[in-house]
Amino acid sequence: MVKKAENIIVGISIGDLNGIGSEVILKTFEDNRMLELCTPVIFANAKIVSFLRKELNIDIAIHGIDKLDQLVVGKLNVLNVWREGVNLELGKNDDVVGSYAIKSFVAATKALKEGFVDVLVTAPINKYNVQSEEFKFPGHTDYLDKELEGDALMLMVHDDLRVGLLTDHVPVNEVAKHLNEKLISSKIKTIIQTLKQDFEIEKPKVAVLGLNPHSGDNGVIGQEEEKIIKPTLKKLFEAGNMVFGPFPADGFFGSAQYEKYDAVIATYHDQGLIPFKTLSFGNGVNYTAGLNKIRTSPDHGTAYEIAGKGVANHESFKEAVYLAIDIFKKRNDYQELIKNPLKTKEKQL
Ligand SMILES: NC(=O)C1=CN([C@@H]2O[C@H](COP(=O)(O)OP(=O)(O)OC[C@H]3O[C@@H](n4cnc5c(N)ncnc54)[C@H](O)[C@@H]3O)[C@@H](O)[C@H]2O)C=CC1
Ligand SMILES: NCC(=O)COP(=O)(O)O
Repeated sequence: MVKKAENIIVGISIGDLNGIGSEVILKTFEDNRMLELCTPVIFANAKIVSFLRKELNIDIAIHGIDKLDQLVVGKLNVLNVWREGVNLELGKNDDVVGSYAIKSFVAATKALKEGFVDVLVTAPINKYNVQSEEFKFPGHTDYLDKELEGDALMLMVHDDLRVGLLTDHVPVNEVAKHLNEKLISSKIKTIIQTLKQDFEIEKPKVAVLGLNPHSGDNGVIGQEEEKIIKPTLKKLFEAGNMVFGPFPADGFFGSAQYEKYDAVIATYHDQGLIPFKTLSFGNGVNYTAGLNKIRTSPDHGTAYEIAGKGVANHESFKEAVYLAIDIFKKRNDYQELIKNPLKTKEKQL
């Protein structure tokens, strides 16, 4: 049964407490209508969140809880993941503060895994100061890939623009050696399934970008397209998938060809994220597709230089909450549909 909107529990990890994460979270839920849409729970500490609320002069009541069964509908719940105080200096890159971002994220992921929250929305972390013996991951995506079922795919979403990545947190000088038939096939299958079950697109059309300038120009500027990408796409196409490319990345975005496809697959992080953020910055969402649970986040980072100034734009965080809820509902509908296709067909007649 599909849950009533306000009962969808949105777990939120606080991110770097010295960054703009708390500001965009609090500004999002300052609008009371957001509390009619879902029941949010921030994984942090109620005193710290109240302190930040006052510092930032944001008008919202905080409801502190010690256990998830104390959640109250219609309130901004804050679960006490730790008790002690944390020295904050907004805008400062601090390893101790980074460790609290991870305490929050790990606790929120556990709650997601165990079904205490329905979806997870993460505020940004600083990928450097979170590193420790216990947490050696370049980002949320990589940790979730290990903790949850499925194969994670970083998918940036803004309206009908969806940009997925073949490689995400991989240094540029290692990208080419990661590209092989197995990876490309598996990522493309993940994106097709995601478009069907999470975005209700029955027969998705996917474009794949080349790695090299001009997509290699038939092997003159690099061999990856000829030797790996083209043969893999051919096999996928012949197996009935609407997969096209590889396209030269610059002209593809410059001439707005992306508008003809349900998703675009870039070969590496910046190839996809530069055009994506140029087209949508401030409203885009980072969705971790391919997993058995739903996680979204805003399209920006910790933005230390504006932390505490009250000028952070919260639209992307709000969009991340909307998208997580939307996908949660669409995925439930899809599961119902495939469970009983006959019943659904009868309903349509
Ligand atoms: N999901 C995550 O946890 C992410 C974390 N990061 C991390 O954030 C840190 C900073 O990364 P940067 O590349 O500098 O990206 P950034 O997104 O933090 O900042 C880029 C520029 O956009 C501005 N900006 C960002 N968000 C804004 C907002 N909501 N309102 C107004 N202006 C905003 C910043 O002031 C800066 O000028 C890094 O440690 C990075 O790893 C970056 C992206 C995602
Ligand atoms: N630029 C998006 C990004 O790298 C975010 O990474 P993650 O922390 O969401 O895995």
